[in-house]
Amino acid sequence: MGEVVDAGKKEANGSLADLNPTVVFVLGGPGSGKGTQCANIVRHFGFTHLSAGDLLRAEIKSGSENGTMISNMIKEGKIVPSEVTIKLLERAMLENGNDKFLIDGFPRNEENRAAFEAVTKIEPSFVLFFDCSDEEMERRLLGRNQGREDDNIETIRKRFKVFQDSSLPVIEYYNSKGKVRKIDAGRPVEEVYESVKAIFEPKNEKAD
Ligand SMILES: Nc1ncnc2c1ncn2[C@@H]1O[C@H](COP(=O)(O)OP(=O)(O)O)[C@@H](O)[C@H]1O
Ligand SMILES: Nc1ccn([C@@H]2O[C@H](COP(=O)(O)OP(=O)(O)O)[C@@H](O)[C@H]2O)c(=O)n1
Repeated sequence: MGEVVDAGKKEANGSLADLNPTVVFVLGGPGSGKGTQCANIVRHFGFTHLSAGDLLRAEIKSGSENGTMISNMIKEGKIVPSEVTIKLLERAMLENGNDKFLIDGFPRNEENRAAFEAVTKIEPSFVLFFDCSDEEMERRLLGRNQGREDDNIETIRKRFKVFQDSSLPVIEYYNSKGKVRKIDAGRPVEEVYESVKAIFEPKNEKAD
């Protein structure tokens, strides 16, 4: 039987296990260029970009009961409890329906990582790591001009510390499993993208 579906608003049907999506985690310090490069990957390789930070900011705007808590955490550069962020990511994947996702800015700590794995049973195909100096990231964040409440020097310093203390260990974890693709993100956007593209393009294996 045919069902009338409102094409503008997709229903979150099925489960993630049914969808069994390909997931690439995109990690790197604040301002390392994750969002910028994800936009390029989406254009050329058909992934859907899900930014954990964007989903959390949208949740604040939606008037959700968690809005005030999320807003306070972001202003302090702290990491929102995993169950909140994972619910948003799950919902976004199911509503979207694509089977290839770039998950940007997640997992940001060991709790994020372990909870996502336990809840979704999804293992990332690989982890893109944008490696950039604090000086360059600070310059970029102070020039970002998106009106973000956390792009001020006091919160930026806190976010750098959280990245060092909580996020780098997650990258080390995936590195020990051979899953990290590290990119020198301190170069101009186009140069960084050349390196990114090489990772996503199918390899032209040479026969011996
Ligand atoms: N390679 C780059 N060189 C210079 N500026 C960049 C580069 N990549 C991104 N930017 C700029 O730096 C700021 C932060 O980039 P963004 O992609 O938002 O980082 P992230 O998502 O990692 O926080 C933005 O204003 C963006 O335009
Ligand atoms: N997995 C995540 C991702 C972001 N966040 C919050 O959202 C803020 C902004 O993250 P973001 O990924 O949009 O931006 P950047 O800090 O990478 O520039 C973080 O500093 C955290 O407060 C979180 O709590 N958990």
